[in-house]
Amino acid sequence: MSDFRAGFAAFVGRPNVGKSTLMNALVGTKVAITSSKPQTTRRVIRGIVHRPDAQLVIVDTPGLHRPRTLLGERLDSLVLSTLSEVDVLGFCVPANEPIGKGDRFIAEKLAAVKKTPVIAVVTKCDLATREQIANQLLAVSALAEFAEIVPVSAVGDDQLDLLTDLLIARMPQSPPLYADGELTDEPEQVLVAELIREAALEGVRDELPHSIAVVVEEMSPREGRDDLLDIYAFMYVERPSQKAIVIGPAGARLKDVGTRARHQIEALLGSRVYLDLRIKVAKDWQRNPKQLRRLGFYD
Ligand SMILES: Nc1nc2c(ncn2[C@@H]2O[C@H](COP(=O)(O)OP(=O)(O)OP(=O)(O)O)[C@@H](O)[C@H]2O)c(=O)[nH]1
Repeated sequence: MSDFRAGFAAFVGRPNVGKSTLMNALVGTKVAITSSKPQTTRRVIRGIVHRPDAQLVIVDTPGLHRPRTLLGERLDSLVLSTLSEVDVLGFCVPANEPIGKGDRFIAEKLAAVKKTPVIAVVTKCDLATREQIANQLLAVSALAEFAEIVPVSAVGDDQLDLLTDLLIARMPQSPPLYADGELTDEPEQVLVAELIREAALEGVRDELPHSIAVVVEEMSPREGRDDLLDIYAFMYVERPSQKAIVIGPAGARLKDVGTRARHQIEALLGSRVYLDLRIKVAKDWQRNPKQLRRLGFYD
């Protein structure tokens, strides 16, 4: 057992570079929430890779970005404290987009976290030509000193084993940190809330993603039944006009969101689900510390 390694890794990178997708692919199940809209991951979600010789706990961080609202500032402090608590960092840059200001900003932040080794991960290689990938590897290596640089594709399952090996090589010798077979230690209610939020985000206007928060108030088995869960959830929006968008004509959109979320939740929990989903307007919740605490964003 003395050769066993266990520890924590975090992926950072600007929004939409593929961090959640990569983590899901490494862990092999859907634990973090992905969407084609940027900045959908708001919580630190861990996925766990179990191997006979090692255990890798992956902490998924929100897209690091410059603070605009109070919510943004809180996200950034969350990200920065995560960075110094893990054993290795994966800095994600997509193969198919030029390196920009955002990437440089993050590379600078990472260079400041001296005690944690950083592996640069060039993501989405299935979307780039060989030449583009080669050029991106060069450009990334010019950004900062990295412990390693690896090109991967989460979609094509390319080089993911190599990335896992490199991450595990940076873990300390330690007994396993979590029970075998455990995939995530996020409370189920948080995962359920994220699935509802993901369903609500699909197909809505671009300004809405940052204005929706979901809280699961109660989750319990229906009395006298062991095959049905009752879930009561609130979806918060910032303005009455947003409420109208989310509900849709004659409630059609909300009904659709509820159905899609319910299917996802049933797949996650392996149980039939009754979902009671209500919408509330919490005015400017992103700028209001009291509301933020209520919605689960602690200081
Ligand atoms: N073709 C391809 N698409 C990818 C790959 N990885 C991610 N994507 C897509 O890129 C988009 C963003 O991926 P996410 O995993 O949500 O990105 P993220 O960095 O976690 O984004 P935030 O949560 O906003 O920080 C999604 O539409 C993914 O399907 C990949 O390896 N190949």
